[in-house]
Amino acid sequence: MATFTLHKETVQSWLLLSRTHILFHFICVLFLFYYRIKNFIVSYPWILMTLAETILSVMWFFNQAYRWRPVSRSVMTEKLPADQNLPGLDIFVCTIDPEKEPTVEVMNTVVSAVAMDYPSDKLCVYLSDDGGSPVTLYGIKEASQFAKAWVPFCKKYGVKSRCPKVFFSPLGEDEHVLRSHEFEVERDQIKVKYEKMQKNIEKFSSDPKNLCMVNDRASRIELRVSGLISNGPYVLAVDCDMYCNDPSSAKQAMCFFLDPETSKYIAFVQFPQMFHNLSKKDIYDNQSRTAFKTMWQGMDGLRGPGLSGSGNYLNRSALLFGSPNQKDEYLHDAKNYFGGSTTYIESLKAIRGQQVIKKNISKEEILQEAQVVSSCSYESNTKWGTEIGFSYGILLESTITGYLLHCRGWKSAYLYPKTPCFLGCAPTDIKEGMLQLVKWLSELCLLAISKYSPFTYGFSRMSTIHNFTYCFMSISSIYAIGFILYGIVPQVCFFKGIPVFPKVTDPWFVVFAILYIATQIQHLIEVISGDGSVSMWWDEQRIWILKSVTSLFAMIEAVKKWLGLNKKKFNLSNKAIDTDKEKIKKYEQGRFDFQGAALYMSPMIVLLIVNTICFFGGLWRLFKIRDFEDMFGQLFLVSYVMALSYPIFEGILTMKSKSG
Ligand SMILES: O=c1ccn([C@@H]2O[C@H](COP(=O)(O)OP(=O)(O)O[C@H]3O[C@H](CO)[C@@H](O)[C@H](O)[C@H]3O)[C@@H](O)[C@H]2O)c(=O)[nH]1
Repeated sequence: MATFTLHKETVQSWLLLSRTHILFHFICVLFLFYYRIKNFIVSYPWILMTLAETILSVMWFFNQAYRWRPVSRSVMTEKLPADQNLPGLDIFVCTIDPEKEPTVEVMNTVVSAVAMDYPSDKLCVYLSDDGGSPVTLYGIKEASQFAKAWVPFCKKYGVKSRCPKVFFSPLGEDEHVLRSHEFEVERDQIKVKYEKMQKNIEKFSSDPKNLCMVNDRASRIELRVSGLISNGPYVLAVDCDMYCNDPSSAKQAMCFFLDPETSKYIAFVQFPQMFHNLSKKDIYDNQSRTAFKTMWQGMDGLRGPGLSGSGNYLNRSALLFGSPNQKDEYLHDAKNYFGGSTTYIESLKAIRGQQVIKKNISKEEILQEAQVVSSCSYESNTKWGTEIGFSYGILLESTITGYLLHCRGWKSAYLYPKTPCFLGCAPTDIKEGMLQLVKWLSELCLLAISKYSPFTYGFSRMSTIHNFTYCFMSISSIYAIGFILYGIVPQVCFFKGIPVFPKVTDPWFVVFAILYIATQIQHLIEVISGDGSVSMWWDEQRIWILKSVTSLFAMIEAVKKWLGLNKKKFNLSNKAIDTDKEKIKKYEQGRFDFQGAALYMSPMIVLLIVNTICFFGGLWRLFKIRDFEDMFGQLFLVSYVMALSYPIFEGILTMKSKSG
């Protein structure tokens, strides 16, 4: 354990065991390839199996980088400087489409941010509305009125659930027990105000013309306007559905930014993305345990987690000024880098701690300047989007920005506190989940083949093991090929009586068995040690295979985008999820819902049909020929796929019966 002034780092306790496992597994992989090469026969099954195993082994290799040095962190907020000495903080809530992102929910996020436990004179909240729809403007006016009563109420009574919707829902029940009469009176008054805000916004939203978006709109990330207004040295970005659940998150993040030993290198502090609407079974693995526990904690022990796009506190300097050791001479050429606004360039000096002569600028002048700075054309012939601000390299702006910050020598930190700091809404059917998956993975494929590829650009700029984590992310859709081959070739061969694994009595069989068992044990330990259960382990395997197979579409999408056949377009995730009651009921019961996802499900459906035919056909053949020893490995594999996929079968059948 390493103790810093304001935070502590704890390295995973079973690190030695984990590294031994990696070594042992690696040796087994070498044996496997030795076996494949030594017994090489020119036949399609053998070649395809070797190809699948090569893909899975390469992915396994990069994946181990996350297991090399996982850490967890805790903070000592009590040691932070007094409130009046805390730095400024700007919070950005981004929204675009009021139909997919209901305005009442967005305003709940905004209000929860305004009510953050942070000195109010140091806190500024911005709502970025790319859609430019009237209802968002109306909503923010209503929300700012409501916040005037809500924030003092929260601070006076030490309310923890500062998102009003949560506070007034059964989730906020604990807040209401053992409270004074005065509290109850004030709470009831506030409740009336909240309901009024809600009703007003809903009434305004009922007119379709108020939901219209302006198509010709400014580009997505314009953080820079805040430089003219509040110019906080730290910035929090949250998706519009991700309300602040724990008001202390800003102070927790400051424990890294203000720590004398780490402050100079920390570009961002990432919190996990967590969701308030997960069902008990979480059949779609929306909590993304692998990403937010195994992967991000693994990266954190190297040089820091990736940037997830929401729930991350950023050091504004890192976004604006190259590397941690960047000298200020750079500012002499500021117009080339940052554009022509002199007022904006002055604001940069303040961020660098330089003396700035305060000019008396009126509010109107600042707003006029802000309009210039926020326009798209302001960026022409500057370094915005390449060397400055969020990167426009791929549409997954968060991942590439975090990656480039790491390439420039910055570090990041990951905090996974017991109380979730931010809570958003997760998709409740497979269609939305698949759309997100294809959006993310196709963009990551493009990163792999871009000039910023971790395989070229990253290698010379980052520590090797840290870079492996990005290599893994950028090519993870290739799992699709590995799984499709492994999910079809041995099964068809089982049906036809062609062995692709050693006999069960052959000593070489042990290599395959060990590789399978060791992988399962590693996964099981990770799930259980992260407070999971055996059933979670089993469910994760199912959804992992399903998502991996579906990522075939991400590869196709990436190729289309690369060839210019598909327009570059950001598919917005739908957050208006609680309208379809039947869908939610199904999700809560842990039943798969594939409605509307027939296309994405097609590779999995083909795979399952092949498995079913081969399972029954192969069994029939096995009982006739009795080559059990030869076929044991394949029998096991096909049975495993059948057992794992049972709930998917059910989901597919109900999808068919409904559409039929
Ligand atoms: O043109 C746009 C598109 C989206 N958004 C907002 O960006 C956020 C994220 O969009 P969403 O569709 O919810 O993206 P997801 O794919 O679900 O989210 C993940 O991936 C995104 C792409 O990297 C990150 O921006 C997000 O923070 C991250 O949660 C939402 O608040 C949107 O309103 C805009 O402001 N303008």
